[in-house]
This record gives sequence, C-alpha cells and structure tokens, in this order.
Amino acid sequence: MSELLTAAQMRAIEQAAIESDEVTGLELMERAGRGVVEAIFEEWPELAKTSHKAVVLCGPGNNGGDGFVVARLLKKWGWEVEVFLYGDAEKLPPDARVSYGRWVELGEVKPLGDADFDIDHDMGAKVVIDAIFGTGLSRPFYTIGVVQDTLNYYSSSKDMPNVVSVDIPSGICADSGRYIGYDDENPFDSCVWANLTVSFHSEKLGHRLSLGPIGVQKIVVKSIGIGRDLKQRWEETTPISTPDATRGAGQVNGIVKLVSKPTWIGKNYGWNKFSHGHALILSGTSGKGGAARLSARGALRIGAGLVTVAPTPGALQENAARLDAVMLSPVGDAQTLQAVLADERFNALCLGPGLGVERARDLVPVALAAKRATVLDADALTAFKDDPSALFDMLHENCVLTPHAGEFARLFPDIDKKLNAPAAKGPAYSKVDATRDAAAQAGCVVLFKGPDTVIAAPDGACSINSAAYERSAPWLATAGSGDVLAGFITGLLARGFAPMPAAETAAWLHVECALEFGPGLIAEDLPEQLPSVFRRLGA
Ligand SMILES: NC(=O)C1=CN([C@@H]2O[C@H](COP(=O)(O)OP(=O)(O)OC[C@H]3O[C@@H](n4cnc5c(N)ncnc54)[C@H](O)[C@@H]3O)[C@@H](O)[C@H]2O)[C@@H](O)CC1
Ligand SMILES: Nc1ncnc2c1ncn2[C@@H]1O[C@H](COP(=O)(O)OP(=O)(O)O)[C@@H](O)[C@H]1O
Ligand SMILES: [K+]
Repeated sequence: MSELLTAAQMRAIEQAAIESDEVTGLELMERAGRGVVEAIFEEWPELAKTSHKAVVLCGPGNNGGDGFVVARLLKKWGWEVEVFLYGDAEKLPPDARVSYGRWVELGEVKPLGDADFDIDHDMGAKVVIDAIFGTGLSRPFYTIGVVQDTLNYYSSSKDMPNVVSVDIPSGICADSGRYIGYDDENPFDSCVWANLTVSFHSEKLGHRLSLGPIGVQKIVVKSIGIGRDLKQRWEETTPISTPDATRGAGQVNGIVKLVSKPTWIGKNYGWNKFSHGHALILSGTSGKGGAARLSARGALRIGAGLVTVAPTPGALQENAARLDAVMLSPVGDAQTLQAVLADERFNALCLGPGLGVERARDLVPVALAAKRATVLDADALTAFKDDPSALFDMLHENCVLTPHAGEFARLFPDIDKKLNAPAAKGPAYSKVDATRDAAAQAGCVVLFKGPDTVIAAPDGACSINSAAYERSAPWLATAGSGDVLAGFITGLLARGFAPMPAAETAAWLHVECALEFGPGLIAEDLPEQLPSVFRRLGA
C-alpha cells in the first residue's frame, strides 16, 4: 500500500533529509520544479516538440518557489513565459527568494493582486502553472475567484490552456481535501481547477479526501530523491505519540495508507468448506429480506465456506424461494439467536441490512455478547442513535462498523459536527481525523463510506480506499451496494481475516467489482463480478 501524508509529515520528512546533509532545501525545490516540467511533457508530449507560452502564477511560500523554477526551466526550453506573483518578493522564504532571483535574470514578474490581473488573453498560453499555494495554505484565499475567473475565461476560449497545479491546487487543504474558507455544499470557484496536479515524494491526504479529487483531476507523483531509508529513520526516531502542534497527539507518524490491490486473497481449496468459516447474516421480516440476501451473496462469493441467513420465522418461505447455496435458519427473537450462537461454528455475524430497527435493538446485544467477529451496518447502527454509548459499551475489538455519512452523524454527533463545521483554516479537520476519533470512541474498526472510504482502528491505524481518478466508480452509489459491502467484510471475517484487513480488502474489491461491471450496475451485479476480479488477481 502506498502512503498518504499530511503537510506536517511531509515537512518533517523534508526536514530530516535536509538535516542529514543529504540534500538542501534549494535542491529539493529544483527537483520539484524539474518534476513538474517532466510531468507536463509526459502528459502532453506534443508540447515538448516546439516552443509555446506558459503563464506561471506564484504564491508567497515555497510553492511559489517551485513555480519560479518551472518558469526558468520552461524559458530555457525556449518557451515564452509570463510570471505573476501573489505577495511581496522581499518576504519570500529563503529558497523561494533564491529561485525568484534566478528567474528575474530571465524575465519580469507582474503582480497578482486582489483585483483583475492582466494576463494577455490573446497570447494563447498552452499551460498555466498554479504555484500559488501548496501544503502551507492556512487561511482562506479569496483572490482565488479572480484567478479562477481568468482561467474560466481561458476555458471558454477555443485554445484552452492546460492548468497544472504544483503539489495541490491552490485553495485545497492538503490534509483534508476541503476548500478552505468555502462552503462544501457550494464549492465553485473556491480552488484552482487543474487538468493535472504534480505532487512530490508521496500523495497528500487532500488528493484523496473529500472534494480534493475534483480540483486535482489527475495526480502524478514525482520523486524528489528523498530516500526510503531516510523516511524509515525518521519513522523510527519519531514515536507514535509525539504531539504535533496542529494535529494533536499520536498523528505525526501515524501515516495513512492508500488501500491497493491485496497481496493475498486466494482461497485454499485444499481445505474443506468448514475451514473457511460460517457466516450468519441476520435478516428481517417478510418483504424486507433483499438487503440481507445481498449481504449473504457477497459473503458467499468472497469465499466464506458456509453462509446462513436468519430471518424471522414468518419470512422463511420468502427467503427459501430466493436462496439456494445460502442456508436458512429462522430467528424469531433474542433467545433463539442465543441458542443458534451456541454453535461455535458461526464465526462471523452481520447485522443491519434489512434487519429493522426494533429487531436490531433486540438482537445486537446478544450478537455482541457472543464475541464473534461482527459487522454492524444500517439498522444495527441506527437502532442506537438515541444512546450510542450503550452500543459502544457492548462493542469488542472484533467488530466493524460500516456507517455511511447519515449513520455516522447519528452515532457520532459530536465528531460529525466538527467534520461539518466550515473549514475556516488549514489544516482542517478531515474525514481521516473523524474516522480515527470514531474508532477510538467505539473501540473497534470503523469504515466510513463514500468515494473516499476511510477505515480506522482504535489504535490509530488508518487507510483510505479511494474511488477517485482511474478508480472512479460513481455508479457504485446504488441502492443495496452497501449491503453487499457488509457481506464482503463478513465473508472475509469468516475466512479468518482480522477486522482491519477484512474491511480494507472488502472495500477495495467492492470498487473493483464496480469497475469490472461499469455503468448500469445494480447491487445484485456486484458479487457476480468477484470471480472475474479474482481471476485477474490470480487468486
Ligand atoms: N516540503 C517539502 O518537502 C517540499 C516542499 N516544496 C514546496 O513547498 C510547498 C510548501 O511550502 P510552504 O510551506 O512555504 O507553503 P505554501 O507555499 O503553500 O504557502 C505558505 C505561505 O503562504 C501563507 N499563506 C497561507 N495561506 C494564505 C492565504 N490564504 N493568503 C495569503 N497567504 C497565505 C503562509 O503564511 C505562508 O507564508 C509545497 O507545497 C511544495 O510545493 C518543494 O519545494 C519540494 C519539497
Ligand atoms: N461517488 C461514489 N463513488 C464510489 N463509491 C461510492 C460513491 N458514493 C457511495 N459509494 C459507495 O457505495 C456504497 C453505498 O453504500 P450505502 O450508502 O450503505 O448504500 P445502501 O444502503 O443503499 O447500500 C458504499 O460502499 C460507498 O462507499
Ligand atoms: K498549487
């Protein structure tokens, strides 16, 4: 899995490199600028063939410094380059000041002010470089409206320039993906909208979270030669509990992972079905069984040895007519569930999809008392909205909660309030912060759904399953798809996966199934994609 860094983590890694005399800050800036130019020519090879015009917008920090390097390199490549600076050249940080000085030997710098700025629209710039703010954006940048107006002007012209953001589009918080100072509900003209974003060393959280990917559009990461061994040294010398001024304790080297292709998913067919566990999916009353059947199908396809659906006695016929490989066992009340769970072979439970809130309130305590690996979703979460702490008191470390945004708000109202407060300054409280806080509060793994699904454990371990860029699958937001995800997790738990890898692997496969099918997908299609996805993975 690759790593997603916060601005503070990136700064610490850069600092460690500089302090070890491996490299200077100015060299890193040069490498960053070179990386941007390389990425431009890789993305649009025709641009490298003849000279063109670029407009470079520089800001008051080191992101602006990168911009001056790009301007110089493009000029040396023979391009016409027009440079604007937001801020005062005399106040630039040292490395950016040097890069500015190297540029002014080649060309002029015009002011980029709060009013309209004077780009010659007829010049036909092929590329606009956004080097106004990077990881250091700390407060709202309302001039973005002026910048974006100018870019919009270009966008409506025939010869549209390519907007390339250095590190992250200006206006986006690198830690949270939120647009600082703007209303998340109405984010237009609140950040630079790039065609390509070129970041350095590792992606930042903001490239994957929240609205980040909308502004980023396409992300390329360029090496700036900071060695892995150096990062390892930094991690070893930075205890996990080191407090960080901006993030609180325990989050400096608690690096978030980007969930990627699982290294192992294969089922060992040398064993028998009992060695792959027996999942029990609790279901509801007659006419409400679809959701649990979707979960059951998901659990079976992902490789649970046996799957049993447990509806009310009255819903037995309905389910019998719809299920073949999945078994049935009626559960009328809490007592019956307790009796069923006397059979130790049921090693993974799923409660929530189509369960009914009343029934969930009765059955969840019995299920949790049985201490099996347990997924709680949908009604099993909503059932505790009036007293979430009653649920948290019963949870154990083998549980996974899978809330969508609405369920998250019901179970964790205080955390949700923080997450939804306007992002007035950077770094803003993020979905990663929220999910970590929720996992700590609940005492188990929490998987917070969305195109940026965040999975966190109580010890701070955290990963993002991103359905952005080449894995964008908006058609996955279809009725019942969450039920299938709950089933996937339950199936992997039945197979013996620990909660965190079960949640990560299930979420990754869930998106993979959606990509495999494509638009037009309905929830029933998801489990049916697993065989071909597994084949592709060589499982
Ligand atoms: N950390 C690293 O390892 C490297 C960083 N580099 C570049 O350096 C960037 C980070 O540089 P900085 O930390 O200087 O951050 P930025 O260049 O993003 O800007 C920070 C500066 O802008 C000011 N500022 C923040 N929000 C403002 C607002 N709304 N209006 C006006 N001023 C505002 C801050 O007070 C600070 O002076 C990265 O994004 C990257 O482009 C690269 O040079 C390569 C290496
Ligand atoms: N824009 C999106 N792109 C990719 N996946 C998404 C998107 N929006 C939602 N999802 C995923 O779709 C699923 C929806 O689950 P959920 O909200 O529980 O719906 P339901 O209750 O109908 O099953 C979740 O796995 C979520 O992560
Ligand atoms: K930028």
